[in-house]
Amino acid sequence: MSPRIDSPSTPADEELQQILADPEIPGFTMIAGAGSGKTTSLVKALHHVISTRGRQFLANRQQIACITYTEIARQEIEDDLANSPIAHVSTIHSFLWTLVEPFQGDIRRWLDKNGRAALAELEDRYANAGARTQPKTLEALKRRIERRRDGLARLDNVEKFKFGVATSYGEGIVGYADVLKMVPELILNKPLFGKLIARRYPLVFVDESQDTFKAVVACLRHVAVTQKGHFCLGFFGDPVQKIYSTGIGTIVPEDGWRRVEKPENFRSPLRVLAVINSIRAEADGLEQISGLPADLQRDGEVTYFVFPLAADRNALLKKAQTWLEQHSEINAWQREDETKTLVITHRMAAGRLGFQALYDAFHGTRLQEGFTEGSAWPLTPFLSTLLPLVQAANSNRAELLPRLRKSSPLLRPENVDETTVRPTLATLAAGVDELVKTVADGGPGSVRKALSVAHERSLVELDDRLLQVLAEDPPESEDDEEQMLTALMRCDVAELEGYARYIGNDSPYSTQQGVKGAEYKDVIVVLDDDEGRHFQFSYNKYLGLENLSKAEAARGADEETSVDRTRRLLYVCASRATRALAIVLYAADVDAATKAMQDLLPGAHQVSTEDLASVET
Ligand SMILES: Nc1ncnc2c1ncn2[C@@H]1O[C@H](COP(=O)(O)OP(=O)(O)OP(=O)(O)O)[C@@H](O)[C@H]1O
Repeated sequence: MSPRIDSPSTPADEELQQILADPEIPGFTMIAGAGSGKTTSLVKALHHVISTRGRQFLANRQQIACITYTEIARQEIEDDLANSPIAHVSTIHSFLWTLVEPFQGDIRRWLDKNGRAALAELEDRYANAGARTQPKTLEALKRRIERRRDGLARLDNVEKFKFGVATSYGEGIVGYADVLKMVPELILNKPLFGKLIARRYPLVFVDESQDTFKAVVACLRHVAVTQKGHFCLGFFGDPVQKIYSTGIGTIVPEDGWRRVEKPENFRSPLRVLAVINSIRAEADGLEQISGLPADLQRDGEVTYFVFPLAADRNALLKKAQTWLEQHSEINAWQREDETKTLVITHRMAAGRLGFQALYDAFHGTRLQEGFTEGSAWPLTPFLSTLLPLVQAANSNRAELLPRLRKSSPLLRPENVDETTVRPTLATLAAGVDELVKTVADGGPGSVRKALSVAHERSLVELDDRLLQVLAEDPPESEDDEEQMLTALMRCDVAELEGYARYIGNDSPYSTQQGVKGAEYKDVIVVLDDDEGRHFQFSYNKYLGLENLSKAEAARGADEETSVDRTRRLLYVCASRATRALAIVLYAADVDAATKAMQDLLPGAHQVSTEDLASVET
């Protein structure tokens, strides 16, 4: 069994079992602080239903749906439940797609209507472009109009629509953004959808509910209200851990819903708990108590550093890490794989892991999201084939052949026979050696060189769009995808290695936004607005070291500001540590910042820049 399922039941778990056994209760919320065991309760409740009513679900061809925020969280819950066929665990987009996929006619009609509206808007912009509009902008607009027209014309030929990252009408791919718009609209407007959802998934649990899209929450609530007696909807979340602006935050229960409370914290050692309670005080004042029995409670360690802005940030961060390693009284900070450094932006991680130019190439383009998720198509050949080939060539040549079998067109069964296989393998081996050399040499433009070698030596089959940029530099363009491809080709291939480690979660860095739900033994949170350049968050404003902008100062008490968002971000980060927490702040006025940190972090130990003078890194 999994540690989550085995963890002791709390009164909340028992209450949840009663709720799930009562068909008259259409919904519930379990809203509680960090580390209170919400996900644990969710998994225990799923396990309970599977063990007590699993057969009935199977016989009725029903499942319990559980919606998670990330793919990692999805996988963990699946593992906890030993991949039970009764639980349908998925991320939100993929769940929405499962609901709509059987309704191919509805998908086609929705795409057609939506596509025509988008086309009309583009045509309108083109027709009304002023005399000062740059010719390049007009060109790009024209290309977009042509692509839209072409996609709409090909819509009728699509046999079956599929789900993908970005919508491509002609290829029948419905992207994330469209799924998110289409499915809630269909659920709200077509009563049959609600009925079918309740019939197929009589229980739906949503984890990290605070960051769930408002439209999704609205359509699920609609099902709960209209299908009363046949459906139960449960939200597990914490409004003070809301990170994304698209998230709903607080979920107000409908009439007849139950609120399940969880006052304990099972994750944070006592000193960390005091700090997270203090950070939370100004949000909603909720104070947690440790849920662990006295003999399992630990004090933990909280340390903070305030560094001057003008100093060498990386050098000081390194010194702080060394200081922690040398001075911990509880033997924390000794191992890289137990330490996580949380930075505010991918840009910061890119700077520290050496993929700044790659980051810049994708930043601000429509592939930015795919870049941060590791799914951007131009990088796929590197991540899935070329870098693993280089790694195999360098450390385990036995892996080369199985890899080449998957990627090289020369090794497809129809292209290989007994007489050609030897020379083909020799050609491929020489190609791999050339690729290894190109990657080892690196340098500006080596991304293009590595791709050319891979293509010419038939190590991999490349997408037409990449072949086109290899053949000729795209003309100067305002199209962000074309600009990105040009910039990408100029990058050093070494950048891709740092990037691959980062997105593979194989580096000591993560972004502060990306660690929801996770926990690590030792956590360093870096507070550095200057390097972050993130307009949504500001640690200086949060700590009172900088004034709010005029617009923010004028907001009403119930409207959120960067101070609220930053408080929540810091709360999420600080509450990830299970043993030791360190906070590193870079500030213009070190004295004022130190005072603010003292007030915010009760019982924490301050280490000054002078204390670090003797530390050698
Ligand atoms: N009933 C329990 N008894 C002992 N430990 C528990 C219990 N419930 C949860 N835990 C432990 O507490 C930690 C936090 O649990 P979990 O991740 O479920 O909390 P959460 O409320 O979902 O967290 P967060 O909102 O901060 O991401 C985990 O290490 C988990 O194993």
